[in-house]
Amino acid sequence: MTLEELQTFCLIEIEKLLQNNGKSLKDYAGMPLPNVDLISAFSNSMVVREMQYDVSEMLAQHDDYFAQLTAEQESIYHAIISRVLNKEHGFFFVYGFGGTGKTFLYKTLSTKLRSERKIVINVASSGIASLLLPGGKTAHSMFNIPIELNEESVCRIRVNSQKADLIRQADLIIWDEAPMTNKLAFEAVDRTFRDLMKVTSISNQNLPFGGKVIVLGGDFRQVLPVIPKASRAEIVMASINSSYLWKHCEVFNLTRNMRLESVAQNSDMDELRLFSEWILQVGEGKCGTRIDDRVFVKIASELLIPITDDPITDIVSVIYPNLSENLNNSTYFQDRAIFAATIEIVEEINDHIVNLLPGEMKEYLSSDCICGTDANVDIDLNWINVEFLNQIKCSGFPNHSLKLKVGAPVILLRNIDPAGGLCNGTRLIVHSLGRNVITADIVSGSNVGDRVFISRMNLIPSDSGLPFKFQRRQFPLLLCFAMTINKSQGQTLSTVGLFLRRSVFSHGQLYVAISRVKYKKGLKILLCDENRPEDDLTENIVFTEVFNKIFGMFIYLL
Ligand SMILES: Nc1ncnc2c1ncn2[C@@H]1O[C@H](COP(=O)(O)OP(=O)(O)OP(=O)(O)O)[C@@H](O)[C@H]1O
Repeated sequence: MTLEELQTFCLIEIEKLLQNNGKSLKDYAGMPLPNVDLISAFSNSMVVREMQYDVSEMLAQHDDYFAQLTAEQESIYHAIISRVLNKEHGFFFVYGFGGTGKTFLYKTLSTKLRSERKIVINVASSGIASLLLPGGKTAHSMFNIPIELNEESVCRIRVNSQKADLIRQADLIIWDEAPMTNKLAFEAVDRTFRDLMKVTSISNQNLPFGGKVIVLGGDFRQVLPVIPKASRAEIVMASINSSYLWKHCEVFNLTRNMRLESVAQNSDMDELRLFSEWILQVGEGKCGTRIDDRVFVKIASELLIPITDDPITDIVSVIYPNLSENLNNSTYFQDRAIFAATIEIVEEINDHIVNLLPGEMKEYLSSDCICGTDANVDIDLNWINVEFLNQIKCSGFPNHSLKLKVGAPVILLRNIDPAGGLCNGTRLIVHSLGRNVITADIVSGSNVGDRVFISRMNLIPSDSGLPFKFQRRQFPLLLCFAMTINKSQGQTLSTVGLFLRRSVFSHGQLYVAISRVKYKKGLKILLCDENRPEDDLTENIVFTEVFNKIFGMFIYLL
């Protein structure tokens, strides 16, 4: 910010305070007035926030990142930057498996444009992924995307609002983890942007995303949009590459595993390469044995945990060794977790482990009720009593009874304060259990080490599968010694135990579970699904048709 801009910004703030008290700067002789030419830009606090980056710091960071770009990253960088600088529209998709440097590319693009005082909006489909982006937010909160979507949905952004103005002024929009978002969300954003951008030029209403330069990124091997009870075809059809927008998209491919290259000097390069290749083959459904229309993958013996009569104890002792000695060691829980396919199994493991912890267990019971607006639904609400509501369990939603102990790891289920590192998916360690407030320490994401206070919230599940809406007042927390595979997407851990008493049931789940670790030795798998044809086989589900509309579309710039 220049000195003149800073002065105008301060004067506007003083003027607002004075006006609240029936006065104005004009009432005080000798007081300077804000520069009228800058007033419109500075009256929008959202725009001001996006322009507050330190230009010289951005430039220094950019030069450092740019010097490291690989040839493929650099060519994509130039393709995107030239659209922005030439004020042309562009709709891009950066495709690449985990570790190929997508985030690194986003950071290079963001610092370049911010160093020139241009506006970059960084969003991600999940709270966890948004923490990795500079100034990142979730796409749903940034664009006010409705929870319930259909083919005509639009975002709740008024044409003359501050947010609309910010979007109009944005030079680049980056949206990470795009494949996990339903195409209807992108289409709602597209319709909204066309509407907002036609104010600038009527022809913008005919361009995808109203003519903005928008970069989506992600990996179609990962979990696709979650739609309860949807068929394979419905899930594939809900992906962004089944949208009417996709034909306008320019698709770039990143292929070098930079995460692997950055750790390889200190490790066994060949083992890492083979492990990484196996993960990719699992992700693309290119390995395994087909038995009765199902594909089974062989798990190497060194990854397998031998089973006994008590598989939960077996996996807990491997993933959480010396549990009681490590209770006060915050790094112990920070980097390890057990994954399972369903919430029922996850709950069983969590209950088992929390009972092993010393200390007093505290139980928090929720207060549940039917949402007022649903009191007129076409069902007899008399049979839905409180006991019935208390028994409802939904994915990503706290249970009626939440049993916790000090020292237990928990996962946050709502985006409370993304800027402060409190997102849906943030992991915390319970520090104290008050009556109305739980104190906890952040152990994942951007604000590791911060102590935070969590209070009860009114929570409404968006996909309970019930014909009415209900509200639960409860702490937005779940124990997370174990978590569902879907919830693990976006996390990187050093020790992962995959507990497959029930095999995976949807696209990308096995790939997501095995790709959360950086090294092979961090992954252990326990197979005890009674339906597996052989002891070391587990089912892998890959909707290969989702790749059809991507592999043929790569633009090679080199
Ligand atoms: N050109 C590069 N030079 C040096 N290091 C790089 C480069 N590109 C990426 N990296 C490093 O490689 C690692 C992985 O990169 P990054 O996190 O950007 O990958 P990603 O594709 O976003 O992965 P994920 O999808 O798992 O989030 C990071 O540590 C990053 O700093």
